[in-house]
Amino acid sequence: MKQISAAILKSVIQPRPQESHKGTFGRVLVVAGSATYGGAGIMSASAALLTGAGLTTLASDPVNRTALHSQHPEIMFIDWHDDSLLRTTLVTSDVVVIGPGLGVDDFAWQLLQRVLPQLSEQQVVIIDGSALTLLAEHHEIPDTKAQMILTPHQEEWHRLSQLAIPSQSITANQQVLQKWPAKTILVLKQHRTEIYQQTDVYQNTTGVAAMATGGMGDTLTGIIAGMIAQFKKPLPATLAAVYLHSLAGQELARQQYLVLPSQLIAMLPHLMWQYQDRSN
Ligand SMILES: NC(=O)C1=CN([C@@H]2O[C@H](COP(=O)(O)OP(=O)(O)OC[C@H]3O[C@@H](n4cnc5c(N)ncnc54)[C@H](O)[C@@H]3O)[C@@H](O)[C@H]2O)[C@@H](O)CC1
Ligand SMILES: Nc1ncnc2c1ncn2[C@@H]1O[C@H](COP(=O)(O)OP(=O)(O)O)[C@@H](O)[C@H]1O
Ligand SMILES: [Mg+2]
Repeated sequence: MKQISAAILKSVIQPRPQESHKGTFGRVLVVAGSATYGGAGIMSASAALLTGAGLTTLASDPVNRTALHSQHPEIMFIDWHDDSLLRTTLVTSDVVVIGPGLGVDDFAWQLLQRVLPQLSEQQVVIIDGSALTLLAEHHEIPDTKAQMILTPHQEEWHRLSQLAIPSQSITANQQVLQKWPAKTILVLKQHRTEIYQQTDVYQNTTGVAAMATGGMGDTLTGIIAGMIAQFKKPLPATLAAVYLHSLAGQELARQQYLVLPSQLIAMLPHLMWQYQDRSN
């Protein structure tokens, strides 16, 4: 198992080319946030925005529109009942997040089944939260051509893999992952998060208990999306996102007993500036 260090940030986070525009830095679509869990969608989309995605859209229950725009008017909003607008936005997105606060009702399951098959090989989809619980309930590996990144916490992985938490060893996790398409990345969230792709296994070295607050994983999905939208290569971008997320939590916890996801999100542009590649 390889340990992730701060070097991953320097290798992934490049200075922005001056000859550029918002399209240069990628389009992220976040499909998340039911009427009950609206904050999850807002945190995921806000994290993508502040990680630097060029264009970010949230598709969510319409009750969340005003709350989103009171915080970040930069993020576009789609009512997730609007099939035709959702389809148009899906096909033009580089990275799609689906699942944070989606809920597990029939509508959520139908939405998940509509979105995943519409994605192409060029796209990346980050599957999190309720979407993972739904896939576990229906015993399904998704029907999608997009590269998948799964971001379960240990209980969500238990549901999906049938491995109880004490049985989630490296070998057992790799065996389960073999049933998924070859390029699938597993981000198994815990105190020291593990990242799997085929025979590669990485372990995060940052992160503190002050981060154990609802919404912290929703936030990570947006950071992964923002990193991939800009820096493309999914595996290094995911490793950098996991490290950056926990580094931000750790930095804030130097002077705070607990850390809120919204505080962590606000810190991202500063840490990216500090840790970017300065060799050129
Ligand atoms: N403000 C919001 O809108 C929030 C929405 N959320 C959404 O709520 C839905 C349900 O997710 P939850 O994760 O709360 O509920 P789940 O029922 O899926 O899982 C939570 C349970 O798993 C257990 N667990 C075991 N190991 C764990 C680990 N390493 N990390 C975390 N939990 C572990 C915990 O004891 C906890 O009771 C998801 O769609 C999620 O995205 C949550 O993120 C909370 C905040
Ligand atoms: N004690 C801890 N130490 C380090 N990181 C933690 C700790 N508790 C939670 N985290 C991090 O916070 C995130 C929690 O994700 P998740 O449980 O999906 O949250 P939510 O669904 O509430 O948004 C993960 O990235 C996890 O690694
Ligand atoms: Mg979660």
